[in-house]
Amino acid sequence: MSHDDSQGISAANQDIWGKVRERLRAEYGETTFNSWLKNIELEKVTKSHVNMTLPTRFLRDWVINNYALRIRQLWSSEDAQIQSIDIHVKSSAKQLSPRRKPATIGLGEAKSSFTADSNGQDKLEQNAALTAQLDPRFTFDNFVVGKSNELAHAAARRVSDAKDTVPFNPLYLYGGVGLGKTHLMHAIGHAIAANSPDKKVMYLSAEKFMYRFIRALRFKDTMTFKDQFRSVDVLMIDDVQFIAGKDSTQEEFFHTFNALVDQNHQIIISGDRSPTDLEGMEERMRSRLGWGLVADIHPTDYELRLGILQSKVENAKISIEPRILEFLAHRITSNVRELEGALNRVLAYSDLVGRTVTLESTQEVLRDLLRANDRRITIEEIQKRVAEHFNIRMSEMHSARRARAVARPRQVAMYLAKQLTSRSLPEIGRKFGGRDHTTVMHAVRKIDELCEGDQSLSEDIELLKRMLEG
Ligand SMILES: Nc1ncnc2c1ncn2[C@@H]1O[C@H](COP(=O)(O)OP(=O)(O)OP(=O)(O)O)[C@@H](O)[C@H]1O
Repeated sequence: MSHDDSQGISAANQDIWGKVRERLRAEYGETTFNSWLKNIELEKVTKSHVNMTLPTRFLRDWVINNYALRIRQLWSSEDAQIQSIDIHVKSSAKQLSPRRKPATIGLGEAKSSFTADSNGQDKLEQNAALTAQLDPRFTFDNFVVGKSNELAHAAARRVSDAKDTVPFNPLYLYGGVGLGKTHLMHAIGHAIAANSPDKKVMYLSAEKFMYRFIRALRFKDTMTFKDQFRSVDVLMIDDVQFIAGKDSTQEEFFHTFNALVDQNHQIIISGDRSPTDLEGMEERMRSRLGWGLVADIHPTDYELRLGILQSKVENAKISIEPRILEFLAHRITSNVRELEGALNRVLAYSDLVGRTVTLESTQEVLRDLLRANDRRITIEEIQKRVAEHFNIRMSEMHSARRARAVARPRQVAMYLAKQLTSRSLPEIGRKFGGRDHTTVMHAVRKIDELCEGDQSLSEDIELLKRMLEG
Protein backbone atom coordinates (compact mmCIF):
# COMPACT_ATOMS: atom_id res chain seq x y z
CA MET A 1 0.00 0.00 0.00
CA SER A 2 1.46 3.33 -0.95
CA HIS A 3 0.79 6.41 1.09
CA ASP A 4 1.18 9.83 -0.36
CA ASP A 5 2.06 12.23 2.44
CA SER A 6 2.74 15.33 0.40
CA GLN A 7 -0.22 15.53 -1.93
CA GLY A 8 -2.68 14.07 0.48
CA ILE A 9 -4.52 11.25 -1.11
CA SER A 10 -3.41 8.41 -3.34
CA ALA A 11 -5.78 6.55 -5.65
CA ALA A 12 -5.56 3.54 -3.34
CA ASN A 13 -6.70 5.61 -0.39
CA GLN A 14 -9.45 7.22 -2.42
CA ASP A 15 -10.54 3.72 -3.19
CA ILE A 16 -10.54 2.72 0.49
CA TRP A 17 -12.48 5.84 1.38
CA GLY A 18 -15.06 4.94 -1.26
CA LYS A 19 -15.47 1.50 0.28
CA VAL A 20 -15.68 2.86 3.82
CA ARG A 21 -18.35 5.32 2.75
CA GLU A 22 -20.39 2.58 1.13
CA ARG A 23 -20.16 0.45 4.26
CA LEU A 24 -21.25 3.38 6.40
CA ARG A 25 -24.16 4.06 4.11
CA ALA A 26 -25.22 0.42 4.24
CA GLU A 27 -24.85 0.10 8.00
CA TYR A 28 -26.50 3.34 9.08
CA GLY A 29 -29.00 3.80 6.26
CA GLU A 30 -29.45 6.52 3.70
CA THR A 31 -31.03 9.10 6.01
CA THR A 32 -28.40 8.95 8.72
CA PHE A 33 -25.65 8.84 6.16
CA ASN A 34 -26.94 11.93 4.39
CA SER A 35 -27.50 13.82 7.63
CA TRP A 36 -24.17 13.22 9.27
CA LEU A 37 -21.63 11.43 7.15
CA LYS A 38 -22.02 12.58 3.58
CA ASN A 39 -20.01 15.75 4.05
CA ILE A 40 -16.93 14.16 5.50
CA GLU A 41 -13.96 14.93 3.28
CA LEU A 42 -10.68 13.16 3.18
CA GLU A 43 -7.86 15.61 3.73
CA LYS A 44 -4.74 13.63 4.15
CA VAL A 45 -3.55 10.08 4.72
CA THR A 46 -0.18 9.30 6.24
CA LYS A 47 1.33 5.94 7.04
CA SER A 48 -0.73 5.44 10.14
CA HIS A 49 -3.16 8.36 10.28
CA VAL A 50 -6.12 9.58 8.32
CA ASN A 51 -7.15 13.23 8.47
CA MET A 52 -10.70 14.15 7.65
CA THR A 53 -12.73 17.31 7.75
CA LEU A 54 -16.30 18.39 8.27
CA PRO A 55 -17.72 21.84 7.59
CA THR A 56 -18.95 22.66 11.11
CA ARG A 57 -17.86 22.01 14.65
CA PHE A 58 -21.28 20.73 15.47
CA LEU A 59 -21.16 18.09 12.76
CA ARG A 60 -17.61 17.21 13.65
CA ASP A 61 -18.48 16.63 17.33
CA TRP A 62 -21.49 14.59 16.46
CA VAL A 63 -19.59 12.38 14.06
CA ILE A 64 -16.79 11.91 16.57
CA ASN A 65 -19.17 10.86 19.32
CA ASN A 66 -21.19 8.54 17.21
CA TYR A 67 -19.37 7.27 14.17
CA ALA A 68 -15.65 7.91 14.32
CA LEU A 69 -14.81 4.66 15.99
CA ARG A 70 -16.64 2.74 13.31
CA ILE A 71 -14.95 4.77 10.57
CA ARG A 72 -11.58 3.92 12.05
CA GLN A 73 -12.49 0.24 12.32
CA LEU A 74 -13.66 0.11 8.73
CA TRP A 75 -10.56 1.86 7.53
CA SER A 76 -8.27 -0.42 9.52
CA SER A 77 -9.99 -3.44 8.05
CA GLU A 78 -8.86 -2.20 4.62
CA ASP A 79 -5.43 -1.02 5.71
CA ALA A 80 -4.16 -2.53 8.94
CA GLN A 81 -1.44 0.11 9.31
CA ILE A 82 -3.93 2.84 10.05
CA GLN A 83 -3.93 3.54 13.76
CA SER A 84 -6.05 6.61 14.12
CA ILE A 85 -8.39 9.04 12.45
CA ASP A 86 -8.38 12.79 13.03
CA ILE A 87 -11.43 14.83 12.23
CA HIS A 88 -11.41 18.59 12.34
CA VAL A 89 -13.40 21.50 11.09
CA LYS A 90 -12.64 22.35 7.51
CA SER A 91 -12.98 26.08 7.10
CA SER A 92 -10.24 27.16 9.50
CA ALA A 93 -8.47 25.65 12.43
CA LYS A 94 -8.78 29.07 14.07
CA GLN A 95 -12.41 28.33 14.74
CA LEU A 96 -11.41 25.81 17.33
CA SER A 97 -11.12 27.15 20.80
CA PRO A 98 -7.47 27.24 21.84
CA ARG A 99 -7.74 24.54 24.47
CA ARG A 100 -9.00 22.03 21.96
CA LYS A 101 -7.01 19.77 19.80
CA PRO A 102 -8.52 17.85 16.91
CA ALA A 103 -10.19 14.75 18.27
CA THR A 104 -8.50 11.50 17.49
CA ILE A 105 -10.00 8.08 17.51
CA GLY A 106 -7.22 5.64 18.13
CA LEU A 107 -7.05 1.89 18.09
CA GLY A 108 -9.24 0.37 20.77
CA GLU A 109 -10.11 3.75 22.18
CA ALA A 110 -13.50 3.66 23.73
CA LYS A 111 -14.47 7.27 23.37
CA SER A 112 -13.42 10.51 21.79
CA SER A 113 -11.40 12.78 23.99
CA PHE A 114 -13.96 15.45 23.25
CA THR A 115 -16.75 14.22 25.40
CA ALA A 116 -14.53 14.45 28.42
CA ASP A 117 -13.76 18.10 27.99
CA SER A 118 -16.82 19.39 26.22
CA ASN A 119 -18.07 22.67 27.54
CA GLY A 120 -21.70 23.63 28.14
CA GLN A 121 -22.24 24.78 24.57
CA ASP A 122 -21.14 21.41 23.23
CA LYS A 123 -23.61 19.73 25.50
CA LEU A 124 -26.44 21.88 24.27
CA GLU A 125 -25.47 21.18 20.69
CA GLN A 126 -25.31 17.46 21.34
CA ASN A 127 -28.68 17.57 23.03
CA ALA A 128 -30.09 19.49 20.10
CA ALA A 129 -28.70 16.84 17.78
CA LEU A 130 -30.49 14.14 19.75
CA THR A 131 -33.70 16.11 19.57
CA ALA A 132 -33.24 16.53 15.83
CA GLN A 133 -33.81 12.81 15.53
CA LEU A 134 -37.36 13.23 16.80
CA ASP A 135 -40.13 13.46 14.24
CA PRO A 136 -41.16 17.14 14.06
CA ARG A 137 -44.77 16.16 13.28
CA PHE A 138 -45.23 14.31 16.55
CA THR A 139 -45.88 17.07 19.06
CA PHE A 140 -48.46 17.57 21.80
CA ASP A 141 -50.05 20.27 19.65
CA ASN A 142 -50.79 17.71 16.97
CA PHE A 143 -52.04 15.05 19.34
CA VAL A 144 -55.80 14.83 19.64
CA VAL A 145 -57.01 13.70 23.04
CA GLY A 146 -60.05 11.51 23.57
CA LYS A 147 -61.32 9.03 26.12
CA SER A 148 -59.15 6.21 24.86
CA ASN A 149 -55.84 8.03 25.23
CA GLU A 150 -56.45 10.62 27.93
CA LEU A 151 -54.59 8.79 30.69
CA ALA A 152 -51.54 8.19 28.50
CA HIS A 153 -51.64 11.78 27.32
CA ALA A 154 -51.93 13.21 30.85
CA ALA A 155 -49.06 11.02 32.03
CA ALA A 156 -46.93 12.09 29.08
CA ARG A 157 -47.66 15.74 29.88
CA ARG A 158 -46.78 15.25 33.52
CA VAL A 159 -43.42 13.72 32.66
CA SER A 160 -42.69 16.53 30.20
CA ASP A 161 -43.58 19.30 32.63
CA ALA A 162 -41.69 17.90 35.61
CA LYS A 163 -38.52 19.94 35.57
CA ASP A 164 -36.57 18.61 38.51
CA THR A 165 -38.62 15.66 39.63
CA VAL A 166 -39.41 12.29 38.17
CA PRO A 167 -43.14 11.80 38.73
CA PHE A 168 -43.13 8.08 37.97
CA ASN A 169 -40.42 5.82 36.82
CA PRO A 170 -40.78 4.30 34.35
CA LEU A 171 -43.74 5.66 32.46
CA TYR A 172 -44.93 2.65 30.53
CA LEU A 173 -47.29 3.30 27.61
CA TYR A 174 -48.98 0.44 25.88
CA GLY A 175 -51.63 -0.24 23.29
CA GLY A 176 -52.27 -1.80 19.90
CA VAL A 177 -50.50 -0.79 16.71
CA GLY A 178 -50.89 2.69 15.30
CA LEU A 179 -52.62 4.23 18.30
CA GLY A 180 -50.15 7.00 19.10
CA LYS A 181 -47.50 5.59 21.45
CA THR A 182 -44.60 6.72 19.31
CA HIS A 183 -46.28 10.05 18.74
CA LEU A 184 -46.57 10.63 22.49
CA MET A 185 -42.97 9.68 23.13
CA HIS A 186 -41.69 12.09 20.50
CA ALA A 187 -43.97 14.77 21.94
CA ILE A 188 -42.40 14.21 25.36
CA GLY A 189 -38.97 14.52 23.77
CA HIS A 190 -39.83 17.81 22.06
CA ALA A 191 -41.40 19.24 25.20
CA ILE A 192 -38.46 18.35 27.44
CA ALA A 193 -36.01 19.72 24.90
CA ALA A 194 -37.95 22.98 24.87
CA ASN A 195 -38.36 23.21 28.66
CA SER A 196 -34.93 21.95 29.66
CA PRO A 197 -32.42 22.16 26.81
CA ASP A 198 -29.68 21.07 29.18
CA LYS A 199 -31.28 17.64 29.52
CA LYS A 200 -30.01 14.85 27.37
CA VAL A 201 -33.02 13.08 25.92
CA MET A 202 -32.55 9.89 23.99
CA TYR A 203 -35.27 8.15 21.99
CA LEU A 204 -34.79 4.90 20.16
CA SER A 205 -36.64 1.74 19.31
CA ALA A 206 -35.87 -1.42 21.25
CA GLU A 207 -34.72 -2.87 17.96
CA LYS A 208 -32.14 -0.15 17.57
CA PHE A 209 -31.08 -0.59 21.18
CA MET A 210 -30.42 -4.23 20.42
CA TYR A 211 -28.62 -3.45 17.20
CA ARG A 212 -26.33 -0.99 18.95
CA PHE A 213 -25.69 -3.40 21.77
CA ILE A 214 -24.80 -6.23 19.41
CA ARG A 215 -22.49 -3.93 17.49
CA ALA A 216 -20.83 -2.87 20.71
CA LEU A 217 -20.27 -6.52 21.60
CA ARG A 218 -18.93 -7.29 18.17
CA PHE A 219 -16.46 -4.45 18.29
CA LYS A 220 -15.66 -4.99 21.95
CA ASP A 221 -16.86 -1.53 22.74
CA THR A 222 -19.43 -2.10 25.45
CA MET A 223 -17.96 0.61 27.64
CA THR A 224 -18.96 3.31 25.15
CA PHE A 225 -22.33 1.73 24.83
CA LYS A 226 -22.89 1.72 28.58
CA ASP A 227 -21.63 5.29 28.89
CA GLN A 228 -23.91 6.50 26.15
CA PHE A 229 -27.02 5.07 27.68
CA ARG A 230 -26.27 5.67 31.31
CA SER A 231 -25.40 9.32 30.82
CA VAL A 232 -28.81 10.37 29.52
CA ASP A 233 -31.34 12.28 31.60
CA VAL A 234 -34.33 10.86 29.81
CA LEU A 235 -34.32 7.52 28.02
CA MET A 236 -37.22 6.50 25.79
CA ILE A 237 -37.40 3.00 24.37
CA ASP A 238 -40.13 2.27 21.85
CA ASP A 239 -41.69 -1.14 21.19
CA VAL A 240 -39.98 -2.92 24.06
CA GLN A 241 -41.70 -6.19 23.16
CA PHE A 242 -39.04 -6.52 20.51
CA ILE A 243 -36.41 -7.55 23.05
CA ALA A 244 -38.61 -10.18 24.68
CA GLY A 245 -36.84 -13.48 24.19
CA LYS A 246 -33.52 -11.75 23.33
CA ASP A 247 -31.72 -12.68 26.50
CA SER A 248 -28.44 -10.81 26.41
CA THR A 249 -30.06 -7.59 25.16
CA GLN A 250 -32.63 -7.91 27.88
CA GLU A 251 -29.90 -8.35 30.47
CA GLU A 252 -28.13 -5.21 29.25
CA PHE A 253 -31.37 -3.31 29.16
CA PHE A 254 -32.06 -4.41 32.73
CA HIS A 255 -28.74 -2.95 33.91
CA THR A 256 -29.24 0.27 31.96
CA PHE A 257 -32.70 0.55 33.44
CA ASN A 258 -31.47 0.05 37.00
CA ALA A 259 -28.60 2.48 36.57
CA LEU A 260 -30.92 5.21 35.33
CA VAL A 261 -33.55 4.60 38.00
CA ASP A 262 -30.81 4.72 40.65
CA GLN A 263 -29.76 8.13 39.36
CA ASN A 264 -33.38 9.23 39.34
CA HIS A 265 -33.35 9.74 35.59
CA GLN A 266 -36.61 9.42 33.70
CA ILE A 267 -37.36 6.31 31.65
CA ILE A 268 -40.27 6.06 29.24
CA ILE A 269 -41.11 2.78 27.60
CA SER A 270 -43.72 1.73 25.11
CA GLY A 271 -44.96 -1.73 24.28
CA ASP A 272 -47.80 -3.40 22.45
CA ARG A 273 -49.03 -5.04 25.65
CA SER A 274 -48.89 -4.56 29.40
CA PRO A 275 -45.69 -5.48 31.27
CA THR A 276 -47.33 -8.55 32.78
CA ASP A 277 -48.27 -9.83 29.33
CA LEU A 278 -44.79 -9.55 27.84
CA GLU A 279 -44.05 -13.15 27.01
CA GLY A 280 -40.38 -13.96 26.79
CA MET A 281 -39.45 -11.13 29.15
CA GLU A 282 -37.80 -12.11 32.39
CA GLU A 283 -39.95 -11.79 35.47
CA ARG A 284 -37.61 -9.28 37.14
CA MET A 285 -37.79 -7.03 34.05
CA ARG A 286 -41.55 -7.31 33.80
CA SER A 287 -41.95 -6.33 37.40
CA ARG A 288 -39.65 -3.33 37.00
CA LEU A 289 -41.51 -2.14 33.92
CA GLY A 290 -44.61 -1.97 36.08
CA TRP A 291 -42.96 -0.04 38.90
CA GLY A 292 -44.01 3.42 37.82
CA LEU A 293 -47.14 4.35 35.93
CA VAL A 294 -48.59 1.95 33.38
CA ALA A 295 -50.96 3.77 31.02
CA ASP A 296 -52.78 2.02 28.23
CA ILE A 297 -54.12 3.49 25.01
CA HIS A 298 -57.37 1.89 23.96
CA PRO A 299 -58.68 1.58 20.43
CA THR A 300 -60.17 4.85 19.22
CA ASP A 301 -63.85 5.70 19.33
CA TYR A 302 -65.78 7.54 16.62
CA GLU A 303 -65.40 11.00 18.19
CA LEU A 304 -61.65 10.70 18.48
CA ARG A 305 -61.28 9.44 14.93
CA LEU A 306 -63.33 12.34 13.64
CA GLY A 307 -61.34 14.78 15.80
CA ILE A 308 -58.07 13.44 14.41
CA LEU A 309 -59.27 13.77 10.83
CA GLN A 310 -60.53 17.30 11.43
CA SER A 311 -57.27 18.31 13.01
CA LYS A 312 -55.29 16.87 10.09
CA VAL A 313 -57.28 18.72 7.43
CA GLU A 314 -57.23 21.95 9.44
CA ASN A 315 -53.47 21.77 9.85
CA ALA A 316 -52.99 21.02 6.18
CA LYS A 317 -55.47 23.79 5.28
CA ILE A 318 -57.48 21.44 3.10
CA SER A 319 -61.16 21.88 2.52
CA ILE A 320 -63.13 18.68 2.40
CA GLU A 321 -66.81 17.97 2.96
CA PRO A 322 -67.52 17.09 6.61
CA ARG A 323 -69.57 14.07 5.61
CA ILE A 324 -66.48 12.51 4.01
CA LEU A 325 -64.57 12.81 7.25
CA GLU A 326 -67.57 11.36 9.07
CA PHE A 327 -67.67 8.49 6.61
CA LEU A 328 -63.98 7.75 7.16
CA ALA A 329 -64.27 8.01 10.95
CA HIS A 330 -67.19 5.67 10.83
CA ARG A 331 -65.66 3.05 8.56
CA ILE A 332 -61.89 3.00 9.21
CA THR A 333 -61.87 1.75 12.75
CA SER A 334 -58.68 -0.28 12.87
CA ASN A 335 -56.13 2.32 14.03
CA VAL A 336 -55.02 5.90 13.54
CA ARG A 337 -52.22 5.01 11.15
CA GLU A 338 -54.69 3.41 8.74
CA LEU A 339 -57.10 6.26 9.22
CA GLU A 340 -54.42 8.80 8.29
CA GLY A 341 -53.35 6.62 5.39
CA ALA A 342 -56.93 6.50 4.12
CA LEU A 343 -57.28 10.28 4.25
CA ASN A 344 -53.96 10.73 2.46
CA ARG A 345 -54.97 8.32 -0.25
CA VAL A 346 -58.24 10.09 -0.86
CA LEU A 347 -56.50 13.48 -1.02
CA ALA A 348 -53.71 12.22 -3.25
CA TYR A 349 -56.20 10.75 -5.66
CA SER A 350 -58.20 13.94 -5.97
CA ASP A 351 -54.99 15.89 -6.40
CA LEU A 352 -53.85 13.59 -9.15
CA VAL A 353 -57.04 13.56 -11.16
CA GLY A 354 -57.78 17.21 -10.41
CA ARG A 355 -61.27 16.65 -9.02
CA THR A 356 -62.75 17.48 -5.63
CA VAL A 357 -63.19 14.60 -3.24
CA THR A 358 -66.68 13.10 -3.21
CA LEU A 359 -68.19 10.32 -1.17
CA GLU A 360 -68.27 8.15 -4.28
CA SER A 361 -64.60 8.71 -5.13
CA THR A 362 -63.70 8.03 -1.49
CA GLN A 363 -65.51 4.70 -1.57
CA GLU A 364 -63.90 3.83 -4.87
CA VAL A 365 -60.35 4.71 -3.83
CA LEU A 366 -60.62 2.92 -0.50
CA ARG A 367 -62.48 -0.16 -1.62
CA ASP A 368 -59.87 -2.66 -0.39
CA LEU A 369 -59.28 -0.87 2.90
CA LEU A 370 -62.99 -0.58 3.64
CA ARG A 371 -63.46 -4.25 3.00
CA ALA A 372 -60.55 -5.15 5.29
CA ASN A 373 -61.93 -2.93 8.05
CA ASP A 374 -65.38 -4.41 7.71
CA ARG A 375 -64.00 -7.89 7.90
CA ARG A 376 -62.00 -7.56 11.12
CA ILE A 377 -62.78 -10.73 13.05
CA THR A 378 -63.34 -10.60 16.79
CA ILE A 379 -62.76 -13.36 19.32
CA GLU A 380 -66.44 -13.18 20.30
CA GLU A 381 -67.48 -13.91 16.69
CA ILE A 382 -65.15 -16.86 16.59
CA GLN A 383 -66.51 -18.23 19.85
CA LYS A 384 -70.07 -17.80 18.62
CA ARG A 385 -69.47 -19.53 15.28
CA VAL A 386 -67.54 -22.38 16.86
CA ALA A 387 -70.16 -22.88 19.57
CA GLU A 388 -72.90 -23.01 16.92
CA HIS A 389 -70.93 -25.38 14.77
CA PHE A 390 -70.26 -27.87 17.56
CA ASN A 391 -73.67 -27.31 19.06
CA ILE A 392 -72.53 -26.21 22.51
CA ARG A 393 -73.56 -23.19 24.54
CA MET A 394 -71.58 -19.96 24.11
CA SER A 395 -71.03 -19.90 27.90
CA GLU A 396 -68.92 -23.07 27.59
CA MET A 397 -66.25 -20.94 25.93
CA HIS A 398 -65.65 -19.34 29.31
CA SER A 399 -66.50 -22.24 31.58
CA ALA A 400 -64.05 -24.40 33.49
CA ARG A 401 -65.63 -27.67 32.32
CA ARG A 402 -63.10 -30.08 30.93
CA ALA A 403 -65.38 -32.66 29.31
CA ARG A 404 -64.06 -33.42 25.83
CA ALA A 405 -67.37 -32.36 24.20
CA VAL A 406 -66.82 -28.78 25.31
CA ALA A 407 -63.06 -28.69 25.79
CA ARG A 408 -62.27 -29.56 22.17
CA PRO A 409 -64.50 -26.87 20.59
CA ARG A 410 -63.02 -24.40 23.06
CA GLN A 411 -59.56 -25.36 21.88
CA VAL A 412 -60.65 -24.97 18.27
CA ALA A 413 -61.90 -21.48 19.06
CA MET A 414 -58.61 -20.58 20.74
CA TYR A 415 -56.74 -21.93 17.75
CA LEU A 416 -58.81 -19.84 15.34
CA ALA A 417 -58.46 -16.78 17.55
CA LYS A 418 -54.68 -17.14 17.29
CA GLN A 419 -54.84 -17.64 13.54
CA LEU A 420 -57.40 -15.05 12.56
CA THR A 421 -56.83 -12.17 14.96
CA SER A 422 -53.76 -10.24 16.02
CA ARG A 423 -54.49 -10.83 19.72
CA SER A 424 -51.67 -12.07 21.92
CA LEU A 425 -51.89 -15.40 23.76
CA PRO A 426 -52.60 -13.76 27.15
CA GLU A 427 -55.33 -11.62 25.58
CA ILE A 428 -56.93 -14.69 24.04
CA GLY A 429 -56.65 -16.53 27.36
CA ARG A 430 -58.49 -13.73 29.11
CA LYS A 431 -61.37 -13.91 26.65
CA PHE A 432 -61.76 -17.61 27.41
CA GLY A 433 -62.72 -17.26 31.05
CA GLY A 434 -59.41 -15.82 32.22
CA ARG A 435 -57.24 -18.74 31.18
CA ASP A 436 -53.47 -18.60 31.24
CA HIS A 437 -51.52 -18.00 28.02
CA THR A 438 -49.93 -21.47 28.35
CA THR A 439 -53.40 -23.02 28.06
CA VAL A 440 -53.90 -21.17 24.77
CA MET A 441 -50.48 -22.23 23.57
CA HIS A 442 -51.30 -25.83 24.43
CA ALA A 443 -54.63 -25.59 22.57
CA VAL A 444 -52.94 -24.22 19.45
CA ARG A 445 -50.38 -27.03 19.45
CA LYS A 446 -52.97 -29.68 20.18
CA ILE A 447 -55.25 -28.64 17.32
CA ASP A 448 -52.31 -28.40 14.97
CA GLU A 449 -51.31 -31.96 15.90
CA LEU A 450 -54.82 -33.33 15.66
CA CYS A 451 -55.38 -31.78 12.24
CA GLU A 452 -52.46 -33.81 10.91
CA GLY A 453 -54.27 -37.11 11.42
CA ASP A 454 -57.92 -36.13 11.74
CA GLN A 455 -59.36 -35.23 8.39
CA SER A 456 -62.80 -34.37 9.66
CA LEU A 457 -61.46 -31.93 12.28
CA SER A 458 -59.23 -30.30 9.73
CA GLU A 459 -62.22 -29.89 7.38
CA ASP A 460 -64.30 -28.42 10.21
CA ILE A 461 -61.59 -25.87 10.82
CA GLU A 462 -61.27 -24.97 7.17
CA LEU A 463 -65.01 -24.48 6.94
CA LEU A 464 -65.11 -22.31 10.07
CA LYS A 465 -62.26 -20.22 8.74
CA ARG A 466 -64.00 -19.64 5.45
CA MET A 467 -67.22 -18.65 7.17
CA LEU A 468 -65.46 -16.26 9.51
CA GLU A 469 -63.39 -14.65 6.81
CA GLY A 470 -66.54 -14.06 4.79
N1 LIG B 1 -54.38 10.99 19.15
C1 LIG B 1 -53.74 11.22 18.01
N2 LIG B 1 -53.77 12.44 17.45
C2 LIG B 1 -53.16 12.69 16.28
N3 LIG B 1 -52.46 11.78 15.58
C3 LIG B 1 -52.40 10.54 16.10
C4 LIG B 1 -53.02 10.19 17.34
N4 LIG B 1 -52.79 8.91 17.60
C5 LIG B 1 -52.04 8.46 16.58
N5 LIG B 1 -51.80 9.42 15.69
C6 LIG B 1 -51.04 9.31 14.43
O1 LIG B 1 -51.16 7.96 13.97
C7 LIG B 1 -49.95 7.49 13.42
C8 LIG B 1 -49.51 6.23 14.15
O2 LIG B 1 -49.17 6.58 15.48
P1 LIG B 1 -47.87 5.98 16.21
O3 LIG B 1 -46.79 5.70 15.24
O4 LIG B 1 -47.56 6.88 17.36
O5 LIG B 1 -48.48 4.61 16.72
P2 LIG B 1 -47.85 3.51 17.68
O6 LIG B 1 -48.87 3.29 18.74
O7 LIG B 1 -46.50 3.89 18.11
O8 LIG B 1 -47.82 2.27 16.71
P3 LIG B 1 -46.78 1.03 16.62
O9 LIG B 1 -47.13 0.15 17.76
O10 LIG B 1 -47.11 0.44 15.30
O11 LIG B 1 -45.41 1.57 16.73
C9 LIG B 1 -48.95 8.63 13.56
O12 LIG B 1 -48.88 9.32 12.34
C10 LIG B 1 -49.56 9.51 14.63
O13 LIG B 1 -49.22 10.87 14.44
